[in-house]
Amino acid sequence: MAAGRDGGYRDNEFRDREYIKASRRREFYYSTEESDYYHINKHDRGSGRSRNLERGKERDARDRIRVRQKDIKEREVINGGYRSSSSTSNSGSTGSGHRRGGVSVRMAEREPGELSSGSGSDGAIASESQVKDVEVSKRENGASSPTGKKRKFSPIVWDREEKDMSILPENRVAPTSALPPLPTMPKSYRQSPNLVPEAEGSKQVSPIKPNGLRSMPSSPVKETVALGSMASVAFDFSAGFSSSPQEQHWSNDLEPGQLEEEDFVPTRNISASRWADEISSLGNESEVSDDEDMPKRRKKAGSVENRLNMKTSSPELGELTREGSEGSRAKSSDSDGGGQTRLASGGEHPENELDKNDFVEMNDESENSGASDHQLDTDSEMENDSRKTPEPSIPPQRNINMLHGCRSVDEFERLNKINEGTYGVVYRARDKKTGEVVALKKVKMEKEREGFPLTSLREINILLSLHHPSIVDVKEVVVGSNLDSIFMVMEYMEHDLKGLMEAMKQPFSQSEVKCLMLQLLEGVKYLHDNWVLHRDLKTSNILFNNCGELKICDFGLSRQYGSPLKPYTHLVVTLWYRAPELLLGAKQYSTAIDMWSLGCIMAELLAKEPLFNGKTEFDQLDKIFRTLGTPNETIWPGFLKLPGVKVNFVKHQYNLLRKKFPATSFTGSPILSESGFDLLNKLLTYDPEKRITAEAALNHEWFREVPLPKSKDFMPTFPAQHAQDR
Ligand SMILES: Nc1ncnc2c1ncn2[C@@H]1O[C@H](COP(=O)(O)OP(=O)(O)OP(=O)(O)O)[C@@H](O)[C@H]1O
Repeated sequence: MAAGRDGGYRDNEFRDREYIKASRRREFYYSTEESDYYHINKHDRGSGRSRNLERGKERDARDRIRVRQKDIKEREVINGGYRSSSSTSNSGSTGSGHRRGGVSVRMAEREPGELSSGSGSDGAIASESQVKDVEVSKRENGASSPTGKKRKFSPIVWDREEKDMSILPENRVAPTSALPPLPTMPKSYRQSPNLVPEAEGSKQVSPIKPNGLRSMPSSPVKETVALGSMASVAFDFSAGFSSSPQEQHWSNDLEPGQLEEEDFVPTRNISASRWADEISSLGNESEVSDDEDMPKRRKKAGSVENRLNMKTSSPELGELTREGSEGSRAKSSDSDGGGQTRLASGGEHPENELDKNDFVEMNDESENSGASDHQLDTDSEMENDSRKTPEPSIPPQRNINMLHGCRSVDEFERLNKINEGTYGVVYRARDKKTGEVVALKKVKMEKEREGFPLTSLREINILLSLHHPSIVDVKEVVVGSNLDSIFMVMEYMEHDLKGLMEAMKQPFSQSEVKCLMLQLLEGVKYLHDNWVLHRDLKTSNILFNNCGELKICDFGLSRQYGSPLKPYTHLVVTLWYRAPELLLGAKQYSTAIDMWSLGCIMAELLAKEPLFNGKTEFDQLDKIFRTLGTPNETIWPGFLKLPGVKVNFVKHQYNLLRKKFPATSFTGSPILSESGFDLLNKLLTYDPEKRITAEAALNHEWFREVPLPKSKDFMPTFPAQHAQDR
């Protein structure tokens, strides 16, 4: 992914790019010290499974879901819809949120491509800023920011003890009081039946995400049922593939009350997709096996093939079918014309995938590649233990229901290997049908004896649920020639920030960093608003394309939170970006861990080098303390109780961060204004309770002072690392 500013980029290197052909392209150049120049384009881019709950409990749960659904509807009315953050982001990209009112902008302080200068005339600047002023003041007043009405505090991930307590009947707490407000439902879930044909019509047009808008019927009863079903999909996705009883925690450990809390997943198209239906049924198959049948289930879980071959016996799906709701419709439409857009010829017949093609080679290649387990990929010891359990190998079966709904990877032409991470190999490929260039992430299956990797299931599940301009889009899931191979089809991005910075000679300018940070914060705010912790934010997981767009990827460690799940490992987040509470072994953590990572990323973008590059956890803490001062009970109440504090750290008295990021510099240190430093300090606040939230960070003064954030359209472009890419 590496690319460089120093590569002597020439305009014609990019001429053949499709987006450069866009009719409304604008270009301008500016020189760097090294006489390199950046090519800056203006692009126009449209751009139950619950464990066999007794019937009484089930009814109980549904009643609660109904109550909550009502609650959600009320909130929707108040908040005006789910997609607000996207729209905020979109507008942010063109400058919303960057108030100029009261700021006297001197031309000398502007950087090329600053949002303010994008219009090209002062008059235009003035009018643009007026619009922005209105938008910003609306946002600040909470008028136009539905998400602004959401929780103010990050709920913490509950600890083991709390979880145990929570499942005792006497400790069961009404979720509405125990938890912060839930996110609003996507509008797509609120469509009335008469909208369905339209949505299905649109499905025909778009082969991708064909079912994305067809999920929810509108009558309260159906909606409730569907919600329950949708929720179960989200759970079952993991549980259905879990390799051990312990791993099926979302299923087997759930009480109805918990179900009510956890099931609220703003799933976009999983619920309606065939893939999802079958996954859902997998979960319910597990449910049918239930506790007394653990050995059998473990055996079933022994291979992906067996898991994928389970029959549909989902109570939820059954309900959907009886009621004639979307679940059944989704299925039937897949089997008739509607599904054809997604099911390419031959793609639905796994047998056909045995044909020799590029991807056979690809599979072999990637399957031989080892994974460096630099991170714990599960959340509890239980999961780890279960992975050690030897599983009987079961011969593959070719008749796999679930995969009928997925296209074959044969329908993509392999272009080149982009990168290889811990959990997957990423390829650049072209959709033979549409010609679209995509990224294919092949799920590593080295733990296949225990079944489909949980991390990948989480990633697919979460990514399919999310939709935001700053989150990488997973278009669909396709299967390889070997039925163990599963690929995520993602939008292709030319770079990741790590590779990009390694190749750049100069760090990003302040206005470029502001542009990147705004997009990043929008994405993280969206995640947190939707109860997702990323847990592995780092520069290599932040993608960047030549349209100036930034997107967060790699959700393998991400988690939905806010409910009493099981104890979460503190061994998440790559060391350099890991929050001090995690390094010190905190058992409870929250969205603040992602915010710390963002602080490290902001500093790295400014300095073009990692802020704290520790080699071990101790070294990492030492580096943090040396720079920010050693924390104490006064600045971080509860600090002394953290397990890791038993270690004697040298007491550093002072915060030396400002020395690394001075207001003015003659030594080449990255400069940072007073307010920029304030934001950085707030992101790198020790006490997670006091650490700034994504929402507050988005409204920080730094983004409104000069130099203003550069518009995406004026962000520099970089040649891709791979020759084939050009
Ligand atoms: N959609 C995409 N477009 C282009 N490149 C991508 C895309 N997704 C991922 N990559 C590249 O592949 C690399 C690995 O991807 P990813 O982080 O998702 O895999 P992983 O196995 O989960 O990695 P990790 O070891 O960081 O956990 C990324 O750092 C990035 O360079």
